[in-house]
Amino acid sequence: MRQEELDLFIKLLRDAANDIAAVDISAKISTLAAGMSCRMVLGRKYMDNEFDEKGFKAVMKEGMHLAAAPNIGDYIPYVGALDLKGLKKRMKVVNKIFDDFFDRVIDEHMKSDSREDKIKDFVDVMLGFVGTEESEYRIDRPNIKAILLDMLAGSMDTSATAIEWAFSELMRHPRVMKKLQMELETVVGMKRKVDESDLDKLGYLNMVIKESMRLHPVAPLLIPHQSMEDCIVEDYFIPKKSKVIINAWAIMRDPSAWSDPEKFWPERFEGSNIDVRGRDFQLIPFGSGRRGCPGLQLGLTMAHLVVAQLVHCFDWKLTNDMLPIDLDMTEHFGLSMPRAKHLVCIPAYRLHDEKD
Ligand code: HEM
Repeated sequence: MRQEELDLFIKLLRDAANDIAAVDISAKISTLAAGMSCRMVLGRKYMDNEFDEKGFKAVMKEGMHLAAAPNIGDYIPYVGALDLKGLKKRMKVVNKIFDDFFDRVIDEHMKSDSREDKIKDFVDVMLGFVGTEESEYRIDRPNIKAILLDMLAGSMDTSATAIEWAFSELMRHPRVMKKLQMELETVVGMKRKVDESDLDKLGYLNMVIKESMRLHPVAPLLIPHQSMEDCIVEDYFIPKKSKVIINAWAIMRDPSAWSDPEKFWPERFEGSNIDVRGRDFQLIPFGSGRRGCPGLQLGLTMAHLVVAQLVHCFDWKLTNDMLPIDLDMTEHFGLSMPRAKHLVCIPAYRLHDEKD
């Protein structure tokens, strides 16, 4: 189903290429990631009007914004009940929209075809555990709704932001773009598109994605953690139950860990074992340890595949004859860190395949 969504996306870009039209690639990547996530998690895509009048992305954005907003009640608990900044009230509205929507999704799945040979989606699998002794934990409707929210919030924005930044860096660095196109030409050829089984052979692509995630972590401060025990880090005493915020953005640009840290230079990973999986603490775009990202493999696959297809299928130009060096790379800082301004560029199809 990921491939189906990607085929639609490439088809849309190919139409734009035929018309030599500029594409808001940030918006298109965001729609692609939302479509892939919805199909993987909920079994099908939902139209905005099936969700809420404000639309899916707007409500998700409001939820993420509220989750990241500093709340005085978190630090001075006895003023929490006063909800001085009105955050709780707004969060309740978002919560109700998601809660009603997930109820409808679950009802729809319960009513749907229950034949044994039906291909089960994620919701079907979780519903299969309700009322059984099969799983270690009891799973009920509220648990399913919480997991669905986690999966959607965790996957939609993150993958889109990672893809958007990697592609932006490639637009800004034509040398790297060309080198990646050469790798794709050598490994895949020009007669078919890249597929997931090619990804292991694309070493330079892997370096490009790592380097982009180093400079542009999707969650620059990760998600707040809590210390389980008293501990000492360097000379600082961190008491048990402290809220710990990790500045992954600063760690991944730390000059004592990286040479020329501000430079986008994928070749720094040549012959190096440093990886994004949480073992190398200087490179932690997915966090590390027990609360590290459980969707790492899926997120990496989506990012590699989409970036590979964008670069392999098309040559790209910036609009208004803008030079790559002039491309605005300002970040919008929050719980996640997308581009401040949408990336707009013009595709030209370059594969020699006959069909879409
Ligand atoms: C390129 C894509 C992705 C990036 C860069 C990313 C990054 C992260 C980061 C930095 C965290 C916080 C880790 C920490 O605080 O130590 C996190 C948590 C999480 N991610 Fe991802 N993620 C991505 C894709 C996904 C996907 C595809 C899913 C689900 C299918 C997902 C689900 C989650 C969940 C549920 C958590 C919370 C884990 C917990 O609280 O224990 N993520 N992710």
